[in-house]
Amino acid sequence: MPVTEADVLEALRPVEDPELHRSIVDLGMVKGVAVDGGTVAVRVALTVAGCPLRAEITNRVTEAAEGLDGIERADVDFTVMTDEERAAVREVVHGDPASTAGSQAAHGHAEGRAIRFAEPDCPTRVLLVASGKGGVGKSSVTTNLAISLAQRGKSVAVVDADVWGFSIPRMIGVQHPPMVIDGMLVPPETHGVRCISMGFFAEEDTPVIWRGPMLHKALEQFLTDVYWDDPDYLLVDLPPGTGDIAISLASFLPRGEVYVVTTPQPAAQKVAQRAGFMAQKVNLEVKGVIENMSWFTGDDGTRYELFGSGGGEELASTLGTKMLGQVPLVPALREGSDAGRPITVEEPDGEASRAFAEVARTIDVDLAPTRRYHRELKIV
Ligand SMILES: Nc1ncnc2c1ncn2[C@@H]1O[C@H](COP(=O)(O)OP(=O)(O)OP(=O)(O)O)[C@@H](O)[C@H]1O
Repeated sequence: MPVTEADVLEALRPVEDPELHRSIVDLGMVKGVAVDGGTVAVRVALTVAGCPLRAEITNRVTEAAEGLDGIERADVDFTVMTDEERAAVREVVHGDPASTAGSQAAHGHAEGRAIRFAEPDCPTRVLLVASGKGGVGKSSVTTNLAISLAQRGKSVAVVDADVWGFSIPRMIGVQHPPMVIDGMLVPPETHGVRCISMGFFAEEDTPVIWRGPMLHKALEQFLTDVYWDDPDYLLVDLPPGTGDIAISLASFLPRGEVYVVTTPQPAAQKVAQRAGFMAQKVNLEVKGVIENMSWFTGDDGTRYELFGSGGGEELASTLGTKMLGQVPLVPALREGSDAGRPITVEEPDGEASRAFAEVARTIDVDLAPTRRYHRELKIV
C-alpha cells in the first residue's frame, strides 16, 4: 500500500523538539505533509525565526520520514509560527497560562507565582553547590557534576546563580542563548544539560552592578519563567561566600541539598565552613563536601599534593557530613573549561572524569531520598 499523509504524520509523532522535549506534532510544528510517490515534503513551523535547532530538527524529521517503507526521500522546509501559535506552544509545555510567564500585561516577574522546585510534589532534586570563597572550582564542579549526572541518563538543569562571576555557559560550551517563546525562556541544552545564566543577559566583560533586590528578582525569574520541565536534578551554582543571594536561594528552594566545594589546604577550611554553617542556619542540609584540586599526578604516576591534604575530610567532619570525593588537579580540565569543552565530555575515562562520575553516582544512588513527596499526603 502506498504511504499516506496520515502515515507520515504518525511516523513524525515520536519526533521531539530537541529542547522542548515534546512531540513536534503535538506542539503544532508540523504544518503540512505531501506525499508524491517515494518522496515526501514536510513543512515545519519553527517556534522562533532563526531557530538554532533547525538543522537538528531537519535531521530528525528526515530520519523519521525516510524510515517509512516506500519513502526514499524527505524534503523539509520551514516557516515560523505566528504569535498565537507560539502562545499555544507555551500553553502545551508550560501548563496553565494564568500562572506562567508572558501572561502578565507587563512581561517579567509575576508576584506570587509559585516556584515549582519548592512544591512538595516536584520530583526534582535541587543541589546547591556552594563554596566559602572564589576560585576553588565550584563552577567547574557544578558543570562536570551536571554532565556526569546526565551521562547516567538523568535529566539535568543548571542555574548559574553566580551572578557576578557567571561562567557556566562558557565552561559547558553553550552554543546559543535561550529561546523566548511567548515570554517563556527555553534554556539551551548542551551535553544533555539545560542551563540558564546571568551570562545570557549581561556582557561577559561588563560587571553586573545590579543591587540585591534586582538580583533576587532575576533569580526568582530564573526559577519561574524558565521552562524547566521537572528535571531529575537542578544544580545551582551559588556565588562564593555567604551573601544575600545564597540566602535568597535558600528561601526559594527550601528542599535544596547543599554541597560544599573546597580545596585541600587547611586555611581554606575556615572560609568554607562559613558557607556550610550558613546553609545550616537557613535550615538546609549540607549533604556533602567535594574536595577539588586534591593532587596532581605526575607522568610517573606519583601524586603531588600541591595544596596540602586532609581539608575536605576535616571540613566534612566539622559540618557533620560526608566527603563525597576528591577531584585531582588536571590541566586539561582548565583548558577544557576555557574552551567550552568540559573534561567529562572530552576525556570521560580520565582521572578527573572518573572522580566526577563517582560523586554523581554517590549523589544519585547513595544519597537518593527514601521519602517520596506526594501532594495528596501533605498535612494541612
Ligand atoms: N580540578 C581542576 N584542575 C585544574 N584546573 C581547575 C580544576 N578545578 C578548577 N580549575 C580551574 O580553576 C579556575 C577556577 O575554577 P572555577 O571558576 O570553577 O572556580 P569557582 O570556585 O567557581 O570560582 P568563582 O566562584 O570565582 O567563579 C578555572 O580556571 C578552572 O578551570
